[in-house]
Amino acid sequence: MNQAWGLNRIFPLMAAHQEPMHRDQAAGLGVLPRRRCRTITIAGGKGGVGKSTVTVNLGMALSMAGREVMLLDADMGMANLDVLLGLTPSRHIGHLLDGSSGLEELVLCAPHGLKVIPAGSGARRLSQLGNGEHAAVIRAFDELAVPPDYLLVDTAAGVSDNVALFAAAADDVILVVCDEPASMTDAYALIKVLSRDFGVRRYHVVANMVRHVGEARQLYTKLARVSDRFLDVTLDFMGMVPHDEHLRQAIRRQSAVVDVAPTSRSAQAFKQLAGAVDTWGEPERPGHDRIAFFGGQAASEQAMSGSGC
Ligand SMILES: Nc1ncnc2c1ncn2[C@@H]1O[C@H](COP(=O)(O)OP(=O)(O)OP(=O)(O)O)[C@@H](O)[C@H]1O
Repeated sequence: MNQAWGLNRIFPLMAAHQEPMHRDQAAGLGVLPRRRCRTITIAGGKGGVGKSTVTVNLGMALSMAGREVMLLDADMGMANLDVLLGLTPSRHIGHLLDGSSGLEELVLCAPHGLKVIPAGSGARRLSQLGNGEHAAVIRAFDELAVPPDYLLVDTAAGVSDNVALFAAAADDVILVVCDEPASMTDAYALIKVLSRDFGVRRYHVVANMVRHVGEARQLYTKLARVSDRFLDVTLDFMGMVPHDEHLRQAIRRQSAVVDVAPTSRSAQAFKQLAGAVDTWGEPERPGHDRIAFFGGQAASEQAMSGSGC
């Protein structure tokens, strides 16, 4: 890992503007407790609601705040995180699955130390992966020598097993919605499938492309009301991202708006979302029968703590 990544950053999410140390360096000195990677899947049901935009900008906002962040593009065969960040992958998830590359060899470096695992685009085989192959991708993260602080997983549209497995494998699910009837119905359908068939009970709702926070809260309330009534789930209002022309311009420049227009309304909103994520409490830990990101790590931690030594 490039040591410089952690050295020249400021911590705008924290009150103190101190010069941060690289995480490993700090952990070695006993300054920082070594944190377990928090895994967050970004889903939405409907296409075009802003899942990839939220993944990229939330990831970069956390990165700019001094966190080690990795993005996984789980929209297999229709990858776009690399395009949004102007990266040119030479290898992708397909190479991991056919055994010709390890996970570390797929990592692309975006500005501010953000790392991206590309999914590959235009390969039909990748869009037709089975559950076993998705599970293999999830398990490959156990091999990372130094896990990041955050792994953000961008998912495809729809309620396929692919989306469900990646959501169930993460600590948290962020649900991106916008003010369109199809976004609300698709988000509800996704919550229903994820909760009923995959045991995902908690959702952090982000309202995207809204005019103001009142509109965002209205969307959240609508979704929460119907979910509360019919499903055994908990939704919380995580925040909003305004409709913003600066964001569209950044996308055209293949950059994150938090990087190229940091004072824009959408960039400020993404920084607030990053601040929220960074203050979340400990995640609920997976049950034994679940395929989880870094599940191997959790198992070995459990084995160590449960040994009674
Ligand atoms: N806050 C915003 N303000 C203005 N435009 C936005 C905003 N968020 C997203 N967009 C526009 O919506 C488009 C779709 O966003 P994005 O690709 O992130 O959606 P998605 O949910 O990942 O789509 P898909 O399901 O097809 O992968 C973007 O290219 C951008 O033009």
